[in-house]
Amino acid sequence: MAENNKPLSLNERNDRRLQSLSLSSAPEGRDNPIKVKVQGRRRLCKLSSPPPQPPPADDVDPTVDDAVPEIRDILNDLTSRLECLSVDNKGSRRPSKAADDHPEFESATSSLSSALSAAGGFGSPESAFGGEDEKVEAECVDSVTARHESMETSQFVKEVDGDDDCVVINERVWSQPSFELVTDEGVDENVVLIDDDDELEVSDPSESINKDDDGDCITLESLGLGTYTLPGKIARILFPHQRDGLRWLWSLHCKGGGGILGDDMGLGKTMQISAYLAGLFHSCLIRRVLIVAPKTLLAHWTKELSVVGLSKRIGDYYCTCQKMRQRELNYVLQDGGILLTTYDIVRNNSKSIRGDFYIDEDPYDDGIIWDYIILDEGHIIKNPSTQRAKSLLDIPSTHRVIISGTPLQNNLKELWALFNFCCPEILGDKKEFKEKYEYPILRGNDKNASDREKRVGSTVAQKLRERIKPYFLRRLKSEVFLGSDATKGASFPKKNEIIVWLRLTHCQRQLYEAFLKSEQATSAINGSPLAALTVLKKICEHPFLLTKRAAEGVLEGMDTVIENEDLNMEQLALRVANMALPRDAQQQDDMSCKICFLMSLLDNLVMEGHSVLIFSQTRKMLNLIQEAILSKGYTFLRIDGTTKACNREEIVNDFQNGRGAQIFLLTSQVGGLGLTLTKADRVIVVDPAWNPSTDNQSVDRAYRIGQKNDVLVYRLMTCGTIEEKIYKMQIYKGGLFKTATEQKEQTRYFSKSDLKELFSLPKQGFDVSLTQQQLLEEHGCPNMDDSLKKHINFLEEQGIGGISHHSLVFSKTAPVQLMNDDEEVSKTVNKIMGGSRTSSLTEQYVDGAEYAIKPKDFKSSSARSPATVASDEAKYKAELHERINRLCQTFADKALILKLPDKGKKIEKQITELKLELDNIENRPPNRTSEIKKQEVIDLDDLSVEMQRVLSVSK
Ligand SMILES: Nc1ncnc2c1ncn2[C@@H]1O[C@H](COP(=O)(O)OP(=O)(O)OP(=O)(O)O)[C@@H](O)[C@H]1O
Repeated sequence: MAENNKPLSLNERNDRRLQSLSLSSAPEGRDNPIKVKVQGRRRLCKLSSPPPQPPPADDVDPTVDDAVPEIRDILNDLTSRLECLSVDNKGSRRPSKAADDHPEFESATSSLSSALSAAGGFGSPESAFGGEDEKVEAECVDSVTARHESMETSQFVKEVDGDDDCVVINERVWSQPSFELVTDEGVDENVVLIDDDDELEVSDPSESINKDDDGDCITLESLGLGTYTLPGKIARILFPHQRDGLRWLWSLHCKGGGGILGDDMGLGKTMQISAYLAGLFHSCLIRRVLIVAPKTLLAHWTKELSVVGLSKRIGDYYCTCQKMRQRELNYVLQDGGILLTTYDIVRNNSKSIRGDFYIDEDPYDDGIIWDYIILDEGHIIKNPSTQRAKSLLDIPSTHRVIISGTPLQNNLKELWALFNFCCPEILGDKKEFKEKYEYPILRGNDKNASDREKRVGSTVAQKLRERIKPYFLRRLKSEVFLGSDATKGASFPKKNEIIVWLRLTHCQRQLYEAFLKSEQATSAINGSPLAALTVLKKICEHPFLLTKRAAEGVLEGMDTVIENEDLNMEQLALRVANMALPRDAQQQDDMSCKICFLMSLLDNLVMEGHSVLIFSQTRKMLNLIQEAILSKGYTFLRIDGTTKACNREEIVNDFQNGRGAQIFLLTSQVGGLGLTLTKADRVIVVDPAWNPSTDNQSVDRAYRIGQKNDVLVYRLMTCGTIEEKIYKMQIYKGGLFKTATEQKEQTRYFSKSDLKELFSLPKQGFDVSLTQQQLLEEHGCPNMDDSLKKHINFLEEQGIGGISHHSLVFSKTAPVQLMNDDEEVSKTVNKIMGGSRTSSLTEQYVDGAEYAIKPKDFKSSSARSPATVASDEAKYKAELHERINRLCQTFADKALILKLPDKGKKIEKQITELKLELDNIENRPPNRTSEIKKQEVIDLDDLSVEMQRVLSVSK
């Protein structure tokens, strides 16, 4: 399709609008304030001029092409000039309430006027939420002008810094925050502004939670540390698990340190932390907080902080204009407040943030600028040798909290890195940790470990678990919403995840086979396999993704050369793909089974009115999908690494409000992190990631608080290819994988024979997936409602290789004898290591985060009461019943059974065995019930071995 004829996507339209606005704005000179007096502060503070800092790097999708930055640089420059202009006009440190709560206001006016309107935060809350756009704009401009004038003279007049606005504690004067409650629609009229009447402080010397007459206000006490009070108006909007989280955070505060909030994705960690901070500020227990988050999440933070009344305390430290950033930092350093920034900006500005250029004259200050550092998606610093992690470690803070829904992704070293950031004293330095914990645990977990090594490993793992327990909080959605303590009367929708096994197109097969014959592939077995694996993966997605070098490799395998032609990468890839196409193939769609399937699926989903998220690892693949979507005339929204932060929020809002389009294209790296996209009830993961938590993050953009419909997830895999292996590894290793970028680590997981298998043609061909067959034999089909059954029938009619139910992958349980303490600890090792996993029928994840420690439910086996054992047995029996039913249903499907290599013999045998097992349990005398219990953990290695056995039988 010719570029000119394409309708513009919203992103493109936004970019053009911004570009034209930027061109019309003039650049502004910079000044370096030496000595300023800032509103809200009682005396002058000195500020030395920081050296010029490099411009912040965008949080860029790693897949961005090299050619793009040039254009982006120009755009950045223009935007930065616009922002400088706006800042000087803006003058306010507080973000735009009008823009936050009335996105339509922002989009209806020009970017320039919306930048001006940002100053609305400086005006009274009433003016910002009057609901009349014109009035808002006029008041914004007024306050901007006033502010601008006062800033020019660098003599800020204290406007609200009277004694009335301050509370005095220990002779320190801190400004009292004013609270305002805001919802998505603006000010919630049902919510009364928070005032002290809502609070009831109870002086219990021990830490406790106390409630006011309404049963809402939260008051926590600790001897010597003062009283933490969260006003009832905020406490009321929290879910019970979030209030528990608050208590846990306060326990960390009282210990004087930090920890990891590792709740499942979408459980409202941002709100938990925001509410907690609101209480701390409200109780005058802290002055400054640094929040570091990926760029995409800044708007979400601003929104959640505003909901708890902290909007006026936010300093935005993330724009491209250094002058504006510095001003925001100065405000927070002097006034106190929350500095909101990104990882990349911290990396390039750590000295300024650390306060190297700030001289605080407050005699009571202990020299530590920050009371709290909060890292959102904190697993980002899992590698302590990166500059990103180092710069954060360099910033002193009294408390450090990591937030991550996927805190444990790969191994124990990463666990240490995260704890080393937030509470370094508990695990010691790296060397100590290695000797004391990592080494013995790894030895004990080794398949060839001696009994003694296993015992030692188990004991050490238990010690480790006990050590980190108080500092690590993780709850799952299944526990919070589906368990007995379901909150707010909420019934949470279901999530079904299916693997759609696709068959490579003729073109893809030709290329795949040709590449396997190439020198690049054969040498990969003995050398570095990563590049070759990447080529195979690209062929599975779309032949156009091949690079020039890869295409040359493929040509070599095809025994062909293109002579005397200087083709660029895309031309070469196109040429190679065309050579592999059958003669009658006209459509570009025929090149990629993924695009082909995606288009028929979208036809169905769009027609049925579903909103759909489509995730891919690469921008290039998204471009190809975008082209196919445009050719069908569908509208779409898109976010990737090149989408500007200011546009991301608008795009997300458009999607959530149903104003944009039904289809949303996202790169996993950018769109998969932290966003709430609950408008969507269908999620398509186009290409599997090496690190399973990446895919799980994507999926949970839709499956989170706020979701009203059942969610269906499609993970697209190609039969008999590298993708099938990736999926198996996602299952077997449960998150112990390194991402494809970490080449050295990656190769550790492949034995030579594995590699040989990876680089050879699948014996069963490209039409069937052995993994699918194994999973079917193991688990059968789940109980499905009629609409899902109908939909799966539709999918099967699209010429696919088959469907697997990802949600069942880990539901297998088997009875075992009661374990002694060591064995119990051994489970812990497995959990920590990610080598095994628990079984949960409602919700299954393959990420290492699953193995995080849940302090609440950790009990040693000796502490298990007979009632618990009996309830476990009941659960186990129910599971057995369910499995038998599922297998019987599968067995009854004659058409399906005929497709199996053994014609269903194995399933029949399994049904018999399970029935026998059930009989045994039901006929067991009551006093022997304690001898059995549900096996909570299945060792993935064992599962893998078993699957290998099944594989060899079925071959
Ligand atoms: N108490 C609450 N009441 C209503 N909505 C809430 C509440 N807490 C959180 N939410 C909403 O739930 C959604 C998910 O919250 P949030 O994005 O903070 O989750 P998260 O745990 O940080 O997820 P992730 O790990 O994916 O970043 C958001 O839309 C948020 O506004």
